[in-house]
Amino acid sequence: MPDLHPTDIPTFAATQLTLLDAELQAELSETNALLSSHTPTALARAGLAILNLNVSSLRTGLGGKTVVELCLDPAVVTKGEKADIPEHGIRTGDIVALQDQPTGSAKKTEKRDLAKKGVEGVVLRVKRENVEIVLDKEDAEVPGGGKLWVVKLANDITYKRMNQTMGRLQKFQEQEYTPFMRVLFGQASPTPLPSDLNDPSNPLHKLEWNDPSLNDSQKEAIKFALSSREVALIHGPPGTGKTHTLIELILQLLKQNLRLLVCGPSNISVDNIVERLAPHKVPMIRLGHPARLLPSVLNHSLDVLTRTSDAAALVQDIRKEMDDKQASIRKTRNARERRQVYTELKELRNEYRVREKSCVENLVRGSKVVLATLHGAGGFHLKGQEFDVVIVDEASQALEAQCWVPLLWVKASKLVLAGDHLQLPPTIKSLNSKEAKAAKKDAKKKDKNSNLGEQARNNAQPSGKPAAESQTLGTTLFDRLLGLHGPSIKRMLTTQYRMHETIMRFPSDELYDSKLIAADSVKDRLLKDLPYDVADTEDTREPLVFWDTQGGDFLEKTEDDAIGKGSKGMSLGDSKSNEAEAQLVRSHVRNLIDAGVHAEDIAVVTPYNAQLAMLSQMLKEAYPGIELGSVDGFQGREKEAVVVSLVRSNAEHEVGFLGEKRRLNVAMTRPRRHLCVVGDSDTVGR
Ligand SMILES: Nc1ncnc2c1ncn2[C@@H]1O[C@H](COP(=O)(O)OP(=O)(O)OP(=O)(O)O)[C@@H](O)[C@H]1O
Repeated sequence: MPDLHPTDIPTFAATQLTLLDAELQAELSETNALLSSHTPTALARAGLAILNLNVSSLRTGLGGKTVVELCLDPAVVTKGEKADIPEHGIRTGDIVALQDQPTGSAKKTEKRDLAKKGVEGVVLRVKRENVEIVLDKEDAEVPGGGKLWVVKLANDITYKRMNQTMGRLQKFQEQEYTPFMRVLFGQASPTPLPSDLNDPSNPLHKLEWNDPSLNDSQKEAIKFALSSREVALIHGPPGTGKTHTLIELILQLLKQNLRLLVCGPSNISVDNIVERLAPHKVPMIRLGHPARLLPSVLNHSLDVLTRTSDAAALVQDIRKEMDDKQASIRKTRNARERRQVYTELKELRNEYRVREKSCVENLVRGSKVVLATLHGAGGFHLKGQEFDVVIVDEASQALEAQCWVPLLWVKASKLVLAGDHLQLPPTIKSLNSKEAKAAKKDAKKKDKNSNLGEQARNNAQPSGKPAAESQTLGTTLFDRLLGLHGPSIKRMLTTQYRMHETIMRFPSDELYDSKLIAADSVKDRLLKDLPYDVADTEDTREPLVFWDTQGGDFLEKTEDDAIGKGSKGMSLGDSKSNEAEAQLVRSHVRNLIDAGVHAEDIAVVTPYNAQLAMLSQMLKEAYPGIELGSVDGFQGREKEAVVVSLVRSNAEHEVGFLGEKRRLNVAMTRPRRHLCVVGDSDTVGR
C-alpha cells in the first residue's frame, strides 16, 4: 500500500473549477471566432449551419418543452425534387440558435451576436427531410414569417453541470464527507478485503455464474468488485471483455438485491449495456433524451415508459391538450389572443409537470437498475435517490468532474470503475488555447533538464503525486485513484479476444507488463483464414508488417488545417501529411484487396487530419467500402486488417502527439488479423 497523500477536497474542487472554466473558455472562443467571422453561407458550407428553413410543426415534448420541427422552405426546393436538407454536420444533442435568416446586405454587414438573437435549443432529431429542436425557454416565441436558419453554438451544458457538481463538492462540510468520499480522496484507505477471494471459506468461492464462459481474470475481477467495500477498478485492455464482465457483475449484484446506477460518458456506452442486459430480463430504466438512444433500447427508456405504463394516461391527456393549443397559436394573428393562449399554455404546462413528475418518480423508484450517461445522472430524476453501487463503464474516457455528477447528486456508497487508462483520455480543448500553449512552451524548455515536460504535454499522466499538485483536466478519476491507492484497488482482465498473438505482443510488453494472453479462438487467425475466399499471399499470411520509410524521400509536410472540413471543420492550426507514405499505404491496401480481402474489412488510421484527407483522396474512390479515420476516432473499434500511417519523418526526430504512447497503443490494438504500420523508424523509433 503506497503512502497516502490525502487530498484537500475544497482545494481539489477549486482547481477543477478553474480548469473547467479554462476549458469552457477555449470552447467558446473557438466557436465564437468561427461564427463571427463567417457568413451564414460559409458556415453552412462548413456544416455548422442549415439555411432556408420553415417551421413545419410545433409540439410538446418531455418536460413540457416545446419541440419545433423545421423543414426546407418550399421556395428553395426545385419542383418535382425531394425536399431533403443539404448535407450538414449538425447532430442530435448539439446546442443551436434558431433565427430569422439575414437577407441581402444584412448578411454581410450585420455583426452577429448569435447568443442574444433568436431562440436557443437542443437538437432532438435529425432526419433527411427535417430537423427537430427542443427550445430551452418554455415561453420563447418561435421566430416566424420569413426563412429561418439554424446555427451550431458552443456546447456549455456539460460544463454547467460539472461546474455545479464541483461547486457543490467545494461547499461540502467536513462532517458531510462519507467514508466512501474519504477513500476517493485518499483520506482513508479502502477497507481491506475479507480474505483470499479464492479461499473455500469465502462465500464468493461458491458463486454461481450466469455466464459459464467467463475466463479466470474476469471471474477474479467480478469477485473483487463484489467484495470491495468502497471502490474497485476493473482494468480492461483492448478486447478483453470489459463490458462482458460488467454484465455479469450487474447480474451478481442484483442477486444480492442491491440497487444500481450504471453510467458511461456517452450515450452509446450506456446503450451498449442496456442492449446486453435486456436478454436477462433485468428490471431497468434508461434515462435520457429518446432521440439520443439506440432504437433497440427505447423500450426501456423513461420517455417511452411514461407513455405506455398505466400511470401515463393522465400525462397523455394533458399533452394532447397542449399540442392543440400550440397549433392554435400559429393560426392566431391577433397579438392579444396569442398572449392569452400563451398564458393558458403556461398553466397547462405546470399541471403537466406535476403529473409527469409523479409518474416518472414512480417508475424510477421502482427500478433496481437505472442507466444514464454521467451527465444525465445529474438530472432532477435522480436527485437524492439511494443506490448501493454506482458503476461507470469507459471510465478512462470521462473527465473526473463528470464522474462526480452521479456520485454527488445521488446517495451512493460504492463505486466500480471499468476502463483502460492506457488508451486515450477524453479530448481536452484548452490544451490548444493560447494560455495552454504558452504553458506547454514553457514546459518544453524545462523538458531539457527533466522529464516533467512530457507530463505537461500529455496533460494526463497518472503520476502518483498528491492529486491537487499534479491536477489537470485530463487526469481521470481512474488515473487518480490508481495514483492514490496503487494497483491493489484494481484487477486487470488479461485474456483478449481480438488480436492475433503477434499483433498483441508489442502493446502487451510495452504497456501491460507482458500480461496479455491471446484467446485460443483468435491467437493464430490470419487474413488468409477469413471465412471467404482470400488468397494465401505474403501479406495475408503475415499478422504484422512494418514498412520502414527511414532514409528515403518520405519527409512530412505541414499543412493548414482550418475550417472547411464539414462537421469536423472546427479544428484550427497545423496538421501534417506525408505523400510518399500515403502511396505506400495505397499499395499495401491494393495488395490486400487483390488477394481477396474485402474493403469493408480494412481500416486505415492516422493521427493527422491532413494525412487523412490525402488518404481519402487516394483510396475512397477506388475502394468505397474501406474505412478511414483518425486514431482518436477509432478508439473502441476493431477491423480484420488495419493499416496505420504514422506520418512523422524529419531530421529533428520530432514526433509530436505520436509521442503519446496511449495514442500509439490505440492505433496498434484495433486489428484482429493483420496490422501494417507505415512509418519512419528513425524518427519514430526514439
Ligand atoms: N469469457 C469470454 N469468452 C469468450 N469471448 C469473450 C469472453 N469475454 C469477452 N469475449 C468477447 O470479447 C469481445 C470483447 O468483449 P466486450 O465487447 O465485452 O468488450 P468491451 O469491454 O466492450 O471491449 P474492449 O474489451 O475492447 O474494451 C466480444 O466479442 C466478446 O464476446
